Amino acid sequence: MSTGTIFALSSGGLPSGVAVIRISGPECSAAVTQLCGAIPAPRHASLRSIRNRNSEAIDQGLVLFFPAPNSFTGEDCAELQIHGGRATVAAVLAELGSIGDLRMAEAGEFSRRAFLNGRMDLVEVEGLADLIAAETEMQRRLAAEQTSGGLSRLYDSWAKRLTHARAMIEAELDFADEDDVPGSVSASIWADMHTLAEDIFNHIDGARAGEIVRDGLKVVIAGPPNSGKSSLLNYLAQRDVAIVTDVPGTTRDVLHVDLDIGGYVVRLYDTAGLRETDDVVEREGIRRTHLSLEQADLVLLLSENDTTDWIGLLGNFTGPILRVRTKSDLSDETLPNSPVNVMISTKSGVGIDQLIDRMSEHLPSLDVGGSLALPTRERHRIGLETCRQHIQAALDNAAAGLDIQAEHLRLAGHALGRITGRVDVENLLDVIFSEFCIGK
Ligand SMILES: Nc1nc2c(ncn2[C@@H]2O[C@H](COP(=O)(O)OP(=O)(O)OP(=O)(O)O)[C@@H](O)[C@H]2O)c(=O)[nH]1
Ligand SMILES: [K+]
Ligand SMILES: [Mg+2]
Repeated sequence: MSTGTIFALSSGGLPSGVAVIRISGPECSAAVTQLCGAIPAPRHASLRSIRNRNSEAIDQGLVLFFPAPNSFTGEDCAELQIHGGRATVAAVLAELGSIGDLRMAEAGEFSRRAFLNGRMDLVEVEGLADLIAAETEMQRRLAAEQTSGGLSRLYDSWAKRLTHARAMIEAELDFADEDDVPGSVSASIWADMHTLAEDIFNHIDGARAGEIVRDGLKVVIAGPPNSGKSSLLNYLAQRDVAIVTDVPGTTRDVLHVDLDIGGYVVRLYDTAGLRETDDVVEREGIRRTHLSLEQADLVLLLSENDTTDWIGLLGNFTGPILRVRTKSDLSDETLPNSPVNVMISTKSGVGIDQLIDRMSEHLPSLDVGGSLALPTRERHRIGLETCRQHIQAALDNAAAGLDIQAEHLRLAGHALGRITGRVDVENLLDVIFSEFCIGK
């Protein structure tokens, strides 16, 4: 349980121009009074000397106080914006630690309190973790939509429809004996539940896009030895990540770089060349190639000549494949009966832009200004699927009676509530908040 008054450095690595120390909890105002003389007016920045218990000034900085419940955590909160020197920050943190029962916050503890005090729901908390981790524009947009409540509003509106439907069914059950209850109430409710099941189905469809934006499109470069796989990785990464030699079987470990293509993360993997071999190390490399293929969203199958010969080497991979003819500077003749999507040369750079365009076709197309309320986690997808199945079961089980149907709708609402954290999520909390850094 998260109790007591906590503090942490909430800004990034030191030294920095300014460092922000955050304090939250019942002893917050006492601590600020001791360090800064008096509590500043709520939500107004005041320049103060920050003093130790012997009244010696440690630093000067801006102090802000946010009284409960209108703060990030819902508790009394304060921010000290001080100089970002290591010694300065260490001295202020040490001073805070010596006051009353104050202690350093654990990772994610401020956000956890925000959740427990009803300031954010779980989906918004997850969005916040993603926003802090976001490295590309699309990741930022997706996370911003989620943490500002876009996804939660959608799920809450669905939960309301379910509750309404149940209320109407209860009413019908209660007054079943009376003649004046029109049976059509039910009909319109079931029509709405049918639409809702469809809405959720379509929304789940977007989960793939949400996960790709958040986690990146996984693209594996595969092909026979010496086809130029590592050269392509280096070319796209614009640095010497992988060893390139003219010895077939150079790469053994799977190497990986993240690219930013049009605001999306593309995780590119270079793998060991695929061939029959007795070399123990190379065989292990090839085994790892097959493991990466299992995770791949897209495979670039590279070959200096006819890629058709190599397609069998991809094993059970059933996803999309781009066939790439390499070293076009040496020979750019098209081979008869050998389908090729792109011809490239990492020596001359020819074809690389086209290759990137072809890869981009596998990224989700999210229109600018369009809704980015997409499920981003496995957890969301499972909850949504459970919800949809219960609605479907309610629709399919008219013969079982209204009681049973209402129960399915209750379970559907419960599944939605678990996503936003409105119900029964105690066991999820540690997992979710451990994603955070200290100070958030
Ligand atoms: N002329 C030319 N040579 C290339 C090109 N790309 C790669 N090479 C050469 O081909 C050889 C093999 O390149 P690598 O990138 O190591 O090939 P690989 O597919 O990673 O090989 P393995 O890791 O052994 O499977 C090296 O000598 C490269 O310099 C290209 O576009 N043009
Ligand atoms: K090589
Ligand atoms: Mg290689």
